[in-house]
Amino acid sequence: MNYKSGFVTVIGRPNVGKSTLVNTLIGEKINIISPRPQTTRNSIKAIYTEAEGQIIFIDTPGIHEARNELDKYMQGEAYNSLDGIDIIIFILDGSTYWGKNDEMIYKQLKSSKQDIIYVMNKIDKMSNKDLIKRQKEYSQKVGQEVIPISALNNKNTDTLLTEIFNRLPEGPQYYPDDMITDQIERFVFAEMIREKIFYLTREEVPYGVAVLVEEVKERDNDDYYIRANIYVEKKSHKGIIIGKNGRMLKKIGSQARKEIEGLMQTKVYLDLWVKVLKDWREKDNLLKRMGYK
Ligand SMILES: Nc1nc2c(ncn2[C@@H]2O[C@H](COP(=O)(O)OP(=O)(O)OP(=O)(O)O)[C@@H](O)[C@H]2O)c(=O)[nH]1
Repeated sequence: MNYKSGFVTVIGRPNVGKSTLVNTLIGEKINIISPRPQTTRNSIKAIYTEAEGQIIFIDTPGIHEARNELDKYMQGEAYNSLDGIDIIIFILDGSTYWGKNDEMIYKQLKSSKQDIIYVMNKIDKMSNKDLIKRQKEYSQKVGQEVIPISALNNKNTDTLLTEIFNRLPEGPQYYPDDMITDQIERFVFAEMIREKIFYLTREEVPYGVAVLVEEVKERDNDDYYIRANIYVEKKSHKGIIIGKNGRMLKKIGSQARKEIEGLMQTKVYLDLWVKVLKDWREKDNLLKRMGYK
């Protein structure tokens, strides 16, 4: 069997579940998911590898009518991400109706040369009857089969994967097996923060600390906003890391920030949060996300 690979972008209006789908397929929580729309600002790569081939996902911001510059920027990001793409996955929300934003994206995409796979998400929120009805309605609208899935419950996503592999061209393995994202810098930032904690706190505290960078955002003025969680195993450790009047956390933050700024050659805003997570060392998922596995 020949190895297949290619770039797949996931498009759809805000809040339809684009990030959730990519995360479910990759099996990790890479992108920021929130119940508020427009949490995804930049296109993010996530990499799915199996024996048959490799899919590189580009997550895009939700497309809707532009109301301001940021909206326009995000739209640009979404449409730009179509260059060099093999397949477009257009996500529709089955639990609502075909809206004007769906229509707008549909019209834009119709003229694109890429293969489009239509997906109807959130079927876990629908009755069987509605599912059949809406699937038919959407299929008629787009003139081809629409795949019903629940990204949240990982339902029927294997059908989607099969469909993607059916359409992907033969190609090389672009990234190593165990790489799930190209966002290596997150790991480096986390290590820089952890190192400061290591030097500035004492006794058993540093060994029970894990740092996870949750968000990296390049802002309009070219500086970076970085949000990281510092996980500790005990409440008393949280107190030590925060320090009297927050002094210790400020010190950790300012030292780490300077180092990250040196690396990025730009101004950085570092937003640190301390959280107690008992037995984080036993939590498989967390360890994986931190690159320990
Ligand atoms: N019930 C249900 N909820 C879902 C499903 N997929 C996503 N959601 C929820 O829908 C909300 C939006 O999900 P996201 O994955 O952030 O949506 P998105 O399309 O990436 O949103 P933007 O980044 O704003 O464009 C979250 O509250 C998800 O939990 C699904 O299959 N079923």
